[in-house]
Amino acid sequence: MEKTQETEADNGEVKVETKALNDGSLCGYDSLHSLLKANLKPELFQEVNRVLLGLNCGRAIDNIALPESECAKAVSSEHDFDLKAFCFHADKELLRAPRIVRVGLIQNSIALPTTASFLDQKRAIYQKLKPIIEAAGASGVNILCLQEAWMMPFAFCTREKRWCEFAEPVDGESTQFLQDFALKYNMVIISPILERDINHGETIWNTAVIIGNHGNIIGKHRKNHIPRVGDFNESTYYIEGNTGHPVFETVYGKIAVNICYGRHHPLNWLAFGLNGAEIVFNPSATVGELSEPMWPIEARNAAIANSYFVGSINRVGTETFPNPFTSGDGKPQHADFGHFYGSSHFSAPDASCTPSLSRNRDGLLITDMDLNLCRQLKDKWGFRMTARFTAAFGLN
Ligand SMILES: NC(=O)NCCC(=O)O
Repeated sequence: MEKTQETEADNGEVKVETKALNDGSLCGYDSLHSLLKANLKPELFQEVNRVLLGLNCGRAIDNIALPESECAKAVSSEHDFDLKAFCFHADKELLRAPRIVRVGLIQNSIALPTTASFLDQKRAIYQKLKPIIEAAGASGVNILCLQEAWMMPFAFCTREKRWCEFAEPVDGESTQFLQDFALKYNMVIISPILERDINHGETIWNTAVIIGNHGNIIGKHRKNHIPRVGDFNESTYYIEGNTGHPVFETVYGKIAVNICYGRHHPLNWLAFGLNGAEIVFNPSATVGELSEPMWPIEARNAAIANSYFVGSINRVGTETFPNPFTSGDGKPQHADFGHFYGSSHFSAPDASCTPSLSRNRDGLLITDMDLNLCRQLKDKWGFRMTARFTAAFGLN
């Protein structure tokens, strides 16, 4: 990572210096959005923003001030996490009331080095997340989604089986930890974990647990597509999920979860849409070198093509493991994946999207969305109506 700085010498000559940065920032800026904002004239930034982020109901995405989250702001300063809040509107309908839900995404780095005891690592992640979840709850978030395998380091690069110890049943410790918040704040929580299915041969899965707003377990979804790319050696630990493409009916709307690498599979997104999802969450763990140019495109395309909202979440930071490993590409062994670049954001069915959370800090993104927008876009573009699924898949 590099930052260029212009300095003017005594003779008036402008010298451009390039300084290497190793903090996960983009040349010293915490996101592409802030880099552009700081470096473009306001009228240019407005045009760039219009094209990059799109327009929602004819105007730039609104920031929202959350009066109830004054305390969230204080908590975010105290615990040093990024806090951003936006709003997607829909057109006013004459026969249907708006269906506005407040949705939150949390991204975070691990709390202790991977050399700490497993128990300490787990407890420290809970301690780290507690104030962020509380801030979401206090801000009136209705549906909250955490990042992929949030309750452990993303150790699947190592291929070492000892990390399996972190796996828990769907009703295990991390679910119990979150159930209290769900109940306290009347909040649906999506909790992506490493699952151990105690009742079926103690098998391991990459699973999202859907916790209802009464603290009940609504269901689970197991990751459909398991990566075998670069250091993502996840198939050493679990295989392709067996839960299909479930859509969960919650009190706030119909939601689904497309876990990480599933975002590269358009048919995966399609199936959640065909099953009626209004918001699809994509809890992820991915690194800059591998996927950053794909990140803002795939989710946004899914939202457009399937007329639903997408919430994309990525981990933050660099996780270094005790023993080096190789990627099977002839390159030298190393002990980390590279930088998880955060950049969590929402995409809407009208092709607009929010600015991202920071590339290098923990964060909470809160966004209000009127779910009426999904049907309005179906009516406008007619993708569902004009699709020719039977012809495309050779079905009768
Ligand atoms: N966790 C995971 O599936 N990562 C794969 C890498 C990617 O899809 O960008």
